[in-house]
Amino acid sequence: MPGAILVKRIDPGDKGATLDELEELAHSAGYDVLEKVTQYRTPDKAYCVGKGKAHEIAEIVRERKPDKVVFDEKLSAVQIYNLSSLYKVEVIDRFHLILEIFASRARTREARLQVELAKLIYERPKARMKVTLARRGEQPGFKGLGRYEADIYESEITGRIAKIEAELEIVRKRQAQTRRQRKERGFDMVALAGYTNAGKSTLMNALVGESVVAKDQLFTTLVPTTRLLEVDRRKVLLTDTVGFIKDLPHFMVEAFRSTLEEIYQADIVILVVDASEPAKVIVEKLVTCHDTLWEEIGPIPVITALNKCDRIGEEELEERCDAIKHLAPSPVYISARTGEGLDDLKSAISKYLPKWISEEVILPRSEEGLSILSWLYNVAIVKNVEYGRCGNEPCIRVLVDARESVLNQLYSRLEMQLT
Ligand SMILES: Nc1nc2c(ncn2[C@@H]2O[C@H](COP(=O)(O)OP(=O)(O)OP(=O)(O)O)[C@@H](O)[C@H]2O)c(=O)[nH]1
Ligand SMILES: [Mg+2]
Repeated sequence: MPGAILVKRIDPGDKGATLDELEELAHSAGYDVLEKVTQYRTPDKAYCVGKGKAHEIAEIVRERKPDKVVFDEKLSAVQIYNLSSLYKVEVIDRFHLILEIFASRARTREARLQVELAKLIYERPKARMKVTLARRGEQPGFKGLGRYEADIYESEITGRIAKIEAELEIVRKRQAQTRRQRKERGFDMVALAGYTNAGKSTLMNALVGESVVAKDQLFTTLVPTTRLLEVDRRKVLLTDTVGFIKDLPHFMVEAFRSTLEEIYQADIVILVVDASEPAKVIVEKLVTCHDTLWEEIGPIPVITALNKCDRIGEEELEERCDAIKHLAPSPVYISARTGEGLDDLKSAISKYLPKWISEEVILPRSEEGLSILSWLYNVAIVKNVEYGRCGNEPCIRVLVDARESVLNQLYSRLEMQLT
């Protein structure tokens, strides 16, 4: 297993800050964490941490021989150059680490394109400086760039970005069309959203009895999976999505746009929260989720599901609820692992599902009329059917609950019948 040394600069006012999340990210990326270093003092621009600290870390690097040194902060090309010159090993930042995880998990073409796009957008502002610096001497992290002209390298990146964006746009359009067709067919859409590792995929499995991959690591899910769930006789499509993480730069959110679109276009969002963590962490993560969601989802109802309740006692749960009450006033308590609270969650979903319209329609008692009726059984809730006569004609009276779009389709099918 490759080894890593982790470094975090902590604001003097933020004594409670830890390296926990960076450590979790490093483990999820497959690194053995050899040493963790923090610094509270004012940084030196050239090294991100103070110059003295940078040299102190060099000592540790010589001793522990890691494969990489990972900084929690965003590093500039110059800082990466200076630090990797000093340590003689590759130096990366938190975002690069997240990209490594994404790259190792990306299985589908869409996921690979999203990851490559995020990488290129991350790399582009550094491109010129990296080429210039690489020409001064080869070193870890800059290998091979010395042969480039800065202009050419930058424009190659820009060209590739444009190509990937065009391909992802096609994917997005196809997904939008699928969503439209699903709505027309009477499905409501519910998306599972939340911080990475909160238990979204486990909840998906518990609700639909399927097995999407769920693991104790960050970013297990990279592309959305959709499954059918019945709630109060209504067909709901439940979608599992990519997890959020603190300080995810805007470019990464953009690169994963087609994945996030499943959340932005849903009828209901279930925001899954890991309730077993300390209250302070829960609040921080919930704020991150809200920041990622709020601007985009507008009036879509959000159900906050406090998951992993099996891991904590009642008192702890109360403390957590109190801490988040300004962010999530009436959460649902669940355990995706034991199944506790899932019926409450389904009731909450049912309460927020878009209202359907009740209509009595009259169908001709013909082959086409029967075919419309069987279609209605698929896309709506048929509450009553009576076979009788309307005037002289045999007919079928149907009492049905359906979305407006389904009723519109029904009327146009009936109109076609009449003409
Ligand atoms: N004790 C307990 N563990 C749970 C529960 N729900 C999920 N877990 C565990 O939490 C870990 C993460 O679960 P996932 O379902 O993969 O989480 P996720 O939100 O889909 O994570 P990403 O796809 O990485 O964003 C796994 O080890 C699950 O077994 C729960 O209700 N109770
Ligand atoms: Mg998942």
